[in-house]
Amino acid sequence: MGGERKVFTLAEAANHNNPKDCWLVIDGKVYDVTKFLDDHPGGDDVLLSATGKDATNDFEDVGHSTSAKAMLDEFYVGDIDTSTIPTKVQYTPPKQPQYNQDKTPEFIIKLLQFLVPLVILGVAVGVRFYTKSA
Ligand code: HEM
Repeated sequence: MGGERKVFTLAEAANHNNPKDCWLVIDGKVYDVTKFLDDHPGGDDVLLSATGKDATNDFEDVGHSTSAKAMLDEFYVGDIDTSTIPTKVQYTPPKQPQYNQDKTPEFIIKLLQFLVPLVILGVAVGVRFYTKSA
C-alpha cells in the first residue's frame, strides 16, 4: 500500500461505533478516536453519538480550539468517499403568492372607495328630493 490513502464509505466508517472501536467522520476525513475516548474533555458519549454520520457540524458547533483541531491528525486513518454521505436537504420556503394578485391598479380601488359612498349619498338625496314633493 505504501502510504496510499484509504477511502472508506460512510457505511464502513459507521461500523466503528462503539467504545472499543470508534471512528468519526469530520470534514471528509476519517478519524479513529478509540484511544481518545477516555481523554476527550467533552466526554466519550458525545464522540460515540457522533459516529455513523458526517460529524463535521457537531465538531464545529462546539467551537473546538486550534489545538483540538491539531489533534485530529494523530487519529487520521483515511478519507471518506463523499458520495456516500447523504447531501443535506436545503430548506426552500414554499413560494408565497403575491399579496395583490389581481391586476386591478391601486388607483381604481381608491376611486371606487371614494365613489361608492358618493353614489349612495346621491341616491339618498335623490329619494328624499322626490318623496318630499309627494
Ligand atoms: C477527533 C475529534 C475530536 C477531538 C480531537 C476533540 C478534542 C477536544 C478538546 C481538546 C477539547 C477541549 C476544548 C478545546 O480545546 O477546544 C474538546 C472539548 C469538547 N468537545 Fe471535542 N473533540 C473531538 C470531537 C468532538 C465531537 C465530535 C464532539 C461533539 C459531538 C465534541 C464535543 C466536545 C465538547 C462538548 C467539548 C466541551 C467540553 C467542555 O468544555 O466541558 N468533540 N474536544
